[in-house]
Amino acid sequence: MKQKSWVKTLFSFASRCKGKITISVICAIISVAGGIVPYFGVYKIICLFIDETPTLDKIIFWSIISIAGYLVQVLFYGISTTLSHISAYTILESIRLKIADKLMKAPLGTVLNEQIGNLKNIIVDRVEAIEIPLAHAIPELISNLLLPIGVFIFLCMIDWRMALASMITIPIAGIVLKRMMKTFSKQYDDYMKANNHINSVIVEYVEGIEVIKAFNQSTSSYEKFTKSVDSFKGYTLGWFRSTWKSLNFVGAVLPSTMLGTLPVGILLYLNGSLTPSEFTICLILSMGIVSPLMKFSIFVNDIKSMEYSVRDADMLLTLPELSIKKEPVSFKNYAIQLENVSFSYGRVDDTEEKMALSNVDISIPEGSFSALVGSSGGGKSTVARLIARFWDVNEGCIKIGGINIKDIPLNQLGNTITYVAQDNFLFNCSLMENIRLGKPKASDEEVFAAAKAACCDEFISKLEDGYNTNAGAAGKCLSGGEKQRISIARAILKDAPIVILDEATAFTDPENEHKIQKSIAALTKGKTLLVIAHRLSTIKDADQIIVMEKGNIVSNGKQGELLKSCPLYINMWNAHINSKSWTVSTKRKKEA
Ligand SMILES: Nc1ncnc2c1ncn2[C@@H]1O[C@H](COP(=O)(O)OP(=O)(O)OP(=O)(O)O)[C@@H](O)[C@H]1O
Repeated sequence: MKQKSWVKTLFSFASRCKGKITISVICAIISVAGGIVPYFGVYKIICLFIDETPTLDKIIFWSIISIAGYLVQVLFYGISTTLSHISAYTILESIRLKIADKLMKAPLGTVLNEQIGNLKNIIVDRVEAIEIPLAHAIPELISNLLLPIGVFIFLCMIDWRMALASMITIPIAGIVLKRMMKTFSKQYDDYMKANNHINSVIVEYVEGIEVIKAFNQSTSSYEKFTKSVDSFKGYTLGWFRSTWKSLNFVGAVLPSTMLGTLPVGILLYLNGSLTPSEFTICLILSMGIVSPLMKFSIFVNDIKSMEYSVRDADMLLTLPELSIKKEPVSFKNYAIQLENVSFSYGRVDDTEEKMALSNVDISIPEGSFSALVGSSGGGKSTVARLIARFWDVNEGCIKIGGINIKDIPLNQLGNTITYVAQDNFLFNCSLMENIRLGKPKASDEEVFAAAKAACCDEFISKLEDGYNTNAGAAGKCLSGGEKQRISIARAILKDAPIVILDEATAFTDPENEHKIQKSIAALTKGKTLLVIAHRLSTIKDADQIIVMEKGNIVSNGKQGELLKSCPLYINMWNAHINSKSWTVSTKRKKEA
């Protein structure tokens, strides 16, 4: 398939600043025109001294013209740069907003499967890397390209042979540059791969620092880190070594235009076809041709980096989206129905596609309490995630109140379901705002009431800044159970008719468990409740317990029925009872 042009992608974000970009280009052109005027002024002054009789009036006149040209150049360059910076930041903003929007519309699972380091790298660093070339490209590319062209035309008007002579170093440097550039794309590609690798290894190192410390792996012994830092250094130095000779050669030869203009100029002067003033100005002008061209070459790297950044951003922007309906639906009830649902997370490398769920039928009546239990990897979390539409099912359908969830607008579905996960993410804002996320328009009193119902009020009040304590700072001094109660308070405030609860396996000390159970009771009163259960004692009174194994429903019923008919549940229950008695007997032995 033909790859989409990255320039097209980039400028598709420029619709909000088309006018500014156009004015920036016009100003850059005026600035270049202004930049040529001083050359012309100096030429005229030289002519006055060599060919004519210089008068103060004429010298002042051409000096003023030169200064005016220079001022025009500076002023319009400034306007062009300002506008190009505004445009660049507008484009950056558009790209970031579009990516954020895309992450909301893409299946959550796809987003979560991306490495956080990689996402952060693209949204923050890569997109930022577009700014410098983009903001500088318009004024500087135009001036660095147009100025030499303008000077060349001016040289041609004085003497075309001198104009050609001034170009002598360009083909010589060009041949060397071309040879060097042959491998540039490949080398840049490898450089970006090495860069991405070191980025992800560093993020992994920082994220996993607790484990690394626990297993006493310092930077020197954490082999992956050391290897990737070493290989990145090796790669960049190798690339530098392979190019420095060519780069130095080009840097030395390209500006030496006098290699051409001096001998040709002397010859033309000697045979009388070039006046001394023309000779002098040609020497000056020829020097003005190459220095902008050298600056132009700096952009080659910047533009390549911009291309990579845009392609990376585009990779996120082209993630598949969930089909989204806009028309809100009206629910008759909040019963949940899974009809013949099959689902696979997809292939990992060349492995055979593994079904996480196969032909699953579940019926959860409105206002009932259902529990999913079963062996690890049985598909319990998958059922919960599919109901919340983190992914779309491969086959079958999921209905709420008889309506296929694909026909429910995503924000309406979000308002209908509260999903309380095991890991309770707190945002870097006050505890008050963290709870208020459940209902952004909630009054302070409503937040306090939810916090009380979730048994958070007591420990929050003990914090120095109470509800205004920043959750980022507080997160470090809150226990796992306290964090979970804050997210339950958030869910209580949301007051959605369906609650899906991934029961935490941790935080099982009796006091905390009692408080969490109390807060869960407040959250789930009168709701359609689905619990992914890890402790069977908490779900023994459920209206139905759904037992899952290897992506299938093994059995379904009340605890009493399952204890008579379902061997897997009986085993699980016995294991649960044994673990309880084991805990009790161990405690007793310790106390004795
Ligand atoms: N994000 C994912 N990508 C690929 N495969 C996954 C993903 N999440 C789960 N799976 C696979 O899908 C199957 C069902 O997993 P699921 O998490 O639903 O099981 P579970 O019953 O909730 O297990 P547990 O009790 O251990 O949490 C497992 O084989 C698992 O390896």
